[in-house]
Amino acid sequence: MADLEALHLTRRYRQGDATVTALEDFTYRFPTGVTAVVGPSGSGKTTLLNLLAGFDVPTAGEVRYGAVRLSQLGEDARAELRLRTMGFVFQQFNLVPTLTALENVAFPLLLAGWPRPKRLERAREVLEAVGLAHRADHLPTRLSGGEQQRVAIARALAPDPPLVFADEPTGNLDSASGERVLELLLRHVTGERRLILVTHDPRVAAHAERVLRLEDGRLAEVQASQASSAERGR
Ligand SMILES: Nc1ncnc2c1ncn2[C@@H]1O[C@H](COP(=O)(O)OP(=O)(O)OP(=O)(O)O)[C@@H](O)[C@H]1O
Repeated sequence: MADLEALHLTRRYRQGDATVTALEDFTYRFPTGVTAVVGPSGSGKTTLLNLLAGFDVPTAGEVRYGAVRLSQLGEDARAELRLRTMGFVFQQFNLVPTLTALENVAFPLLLAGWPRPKRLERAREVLEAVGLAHRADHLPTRLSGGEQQRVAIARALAPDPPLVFADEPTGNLDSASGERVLELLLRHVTGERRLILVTHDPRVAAHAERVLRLEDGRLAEVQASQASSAERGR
C-alpha cells in the first residue's frame, strides 16, 4: 500500500465561545506493521483515527495516502477509498443486529460490488479463520462479546484491506477473549499492511512495533516497542 502520512494535522472544535483543540500539529509517517496510539482520555486518539480514515476533516494540515491528499477528496471519494483500502474494528463491535454473522461479514463485500456467490464464499472463509464457522447463521445477540468482536474482525478483514484501524478493540472483553481478538488482528498484519491500534492497555500496546503517545492533542513521544515482526512470525 501507498505511504500513509499525516502532516501538521490539527483539529479544533468550537464549543460555544470556546475552542477545543483535539489534535495539534500532528506530523508522522506511519510505517507498515503495527502502530499503537496511547494517551490519557481526551488526548486526541479517536480524533486522530477519524482524521486518518477521512471520517472527519482537519482544521489544518493534511493526510496523504501516497499521491492522494485526503482533504482534496469529496465525501463520496473518501467513502470509496475506505471501502477499497480500510477495515475498522471498534470497541462496541458495531455489528448490524438484523444480519447474521455471515451476512455481517459479507456486508462490506456487498458494498464493494462483489457478486453474491463470491462474497458468501469469502465471508465463510474469513469466519472460519476467526473460528466461528459454526456461528455463521447466528444473529449478533446470540453471540458472546468475544464472538461478536471476532465477527467484527472477520468483517474488517474480509476485503483484505492494507490498512486496519482498531479503536480499543479489546476494551469490552475479558482478558482471554481480548488476547484472542488481538491475535487475529495481528495475524493479518503482514507484508505491506498496517494496523493502527488505539488502546489504553499497555499489554495491548506491547504488541505494536511502535507506540505513539498523545498528550493534550500533541504527539508527545514515539517509542519503539520490543515487539518485532520476527516475533509475530512475519
Ligand atoms: N465533536 C466534538 N466536539 C467538541 N469537542 C470534541 C469533539 N470530539 C472530541 N472533542 C474533544 O477533543 C478532545 C480529544 O477527544 P478524543 O475523543 O479524540 O480523545 P481520546 O484520546 O480518544 O479520548 P478517550 O480515550 O476518552 O476515548 C477532548 O477534549 C474531547 O472532549
